[in-house]
Amino acid sequence: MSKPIVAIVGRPNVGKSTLFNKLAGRRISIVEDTPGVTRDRIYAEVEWLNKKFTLVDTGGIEPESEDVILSQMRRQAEIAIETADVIVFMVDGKEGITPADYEVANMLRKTQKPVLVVVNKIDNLSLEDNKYEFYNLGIGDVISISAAQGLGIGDMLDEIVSFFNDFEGVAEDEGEIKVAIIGKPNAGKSSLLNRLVGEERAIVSDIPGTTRDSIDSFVEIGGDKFLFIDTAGIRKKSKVKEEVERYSVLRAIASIERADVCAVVIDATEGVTEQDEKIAGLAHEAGKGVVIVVNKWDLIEKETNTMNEYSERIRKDLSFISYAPIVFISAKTGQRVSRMIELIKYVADQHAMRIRTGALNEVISEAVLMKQPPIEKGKALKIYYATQASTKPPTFVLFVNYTDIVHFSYERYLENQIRQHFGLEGTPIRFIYREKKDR
Ligand SMILES: Nc1nc2c(ncn2[C@@H]2O[C@H](COP(=O)(O)OP(=O)(O)OP(=O)(O)O)[C@@H](O)[C@H]2O)c(=O)[nH]1
Ligand SMILES: Nc1nc2c(ncn2[C@@H]2O[C@H](COP(=O)(O)OP(=O)(O)OP(=O)(O)O)[C@@H](O)[C@H]2O)c(=O)[nH]1
Repeated sequence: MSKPIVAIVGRPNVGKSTLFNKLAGRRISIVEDTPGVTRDRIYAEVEWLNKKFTLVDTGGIEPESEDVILSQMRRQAEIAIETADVIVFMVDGKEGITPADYEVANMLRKTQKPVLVVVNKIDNLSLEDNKYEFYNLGIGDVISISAAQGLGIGDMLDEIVSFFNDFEGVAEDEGEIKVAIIGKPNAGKSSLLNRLVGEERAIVSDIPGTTRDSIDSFVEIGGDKFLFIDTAGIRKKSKVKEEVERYSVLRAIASIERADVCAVVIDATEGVTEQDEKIAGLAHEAGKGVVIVVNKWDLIEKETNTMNEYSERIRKDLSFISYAPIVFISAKTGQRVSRMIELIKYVADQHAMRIRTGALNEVISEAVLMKQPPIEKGKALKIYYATQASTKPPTFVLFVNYTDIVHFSYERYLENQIRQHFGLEGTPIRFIYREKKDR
């Protein structure tokens, strides 16, 4: 099952950031050369009772007036309803219910999704009774916490993860390749999806997503089944640039989670922008297969070397996904769209690849022979044994003498050696180190 998404909605100042910071303490470490992604506090990976989920913060813009707050709250709630599996509605237990709270409650009441009302700033027992008035909102369970004091957080997490069981049983996997078409606004995602769905007569159905209010499209192409995860832009457009970008990132996170392969759509007329880097970085970090799709190629003036030069520039700008194939398409004319599909299929296979332990160890021993690990902290790294622990993405466990002296550049070297032998094109690969005691 894909990782559930939990969205926090709430007025400014109710304490969303405070809670976020409390929970985000144990963020999964980020590959250091992935740009952009880490610095924004838009989402965090949280684990509780062995259950992992992605927490997203739908707020974040400083509003000046009461009606701006209201319109923003509406949008936050919309986003949460569209993208989340569980919605946490945070309110201020010191201030009590406000008109904006009622407004949001009215919206959230219409969703089928579980909503948990979290009353914050209940810093001590004498304030506990403040929570009862929030039952008047008429949505879901009400639970009190103090984000600042760290009170009630465990109970809140218990409640949140208890909702996950509701959709754990949903059978999403029918052997189809799950594809997220992601990219910044206006890159041509909908056009591409329409072409894919429109051209092929073999669509099974447009079914509303089983766990989210999204529309997924099943398409059968040349005997292969694809599920294109709905990535339509947030329906109502905002004029605030930061807001547009924030929501497109949230949107991407939601679809990436469910995908095997991400088609990162770049607008050829604009080249790689910072937001493209960010979105590609999300796919990389999530361990998904990636195909870089340069769209609107019909609009580019071409000379003999245009495509190569363009590729080189992309390789520079998106160096952290150097493993991803690039394809130049036009969603408008259909040029190379079928090539793109072939690549997606190919990358999906690579992403799911299992390498035999014997072959893996041969390649690693050979790599070590050709180039010894550097001495770190006066110690020499020894790699005893390696095995593939999981697929999607391929993840290798290396048994070593000391886990704290594995140097980033040596890991890079091993990664390259493995790729040279086994391909693994289009997929990130991961290493886990285990210390072997009997040195
Ligand atoms: N007493 C008390 N104060 C809190 C608690 N949690 C947060 N605060 C305070 O409430 C204020 C707002 O907290 P933030 O976490 O910034 O609120 P926010 O909802 O993220 O606000 P925006 O970023 O504007 O959306 C800060 O002064 C916090 O110190 C709490 O549990 N108890
Ligand atoms: N010339 C040309 N125009 C394209 C192509 N693909 C999309 N467009 C145009 O680019 C604009 C944006 O396309 P959309 O498909 O709406 O882009 P999107 O990425 O879904 O945008 P959001 O919904 O905002 O995220 C539209 O005017 C399309 O007609 C293409 O391959 N060539």
